[in-house]
Amino acid sequence: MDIMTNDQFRASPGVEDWHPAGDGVAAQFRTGDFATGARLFSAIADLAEAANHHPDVEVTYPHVRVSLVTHSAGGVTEADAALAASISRAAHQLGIEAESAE
Ligand SMILES: C[C@H](O)[C@H](O)[C@H]1CNC2=NC(N)=NC(=O)C2=N1
Repeated sequence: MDIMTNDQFRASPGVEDWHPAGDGVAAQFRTGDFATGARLFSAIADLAEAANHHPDVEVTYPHVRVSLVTHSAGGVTEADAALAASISRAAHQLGIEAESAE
């Protein structure tokens, strides 16, 4: 799978929550409490398994931080853009908004 440029990634639908981070992209979601973070993580896990494409996820009390890269390509690909959009959609459906990472 071909690596996308940052502009190509930003042109993908539904990735407004996401920003470049190292070789990949990342988003931080303001969950407000750990139980909500666990629910978001569970939704992310289901999406990742369905896509066979897996993010790194950090669950803390107020936030869930997600980073995505296609390990086999060493950069951001369409698989990351698609999963990023589906993670954002799942977060929004849970009433969870993204924030800029501190
Ligand atoms: C064998 C399995 O399909 C591969 O290891 C998949 C699993 N999930 C993956 N996730 C991510 N982020 N990048 C990959 O290259 C990748 N490869």
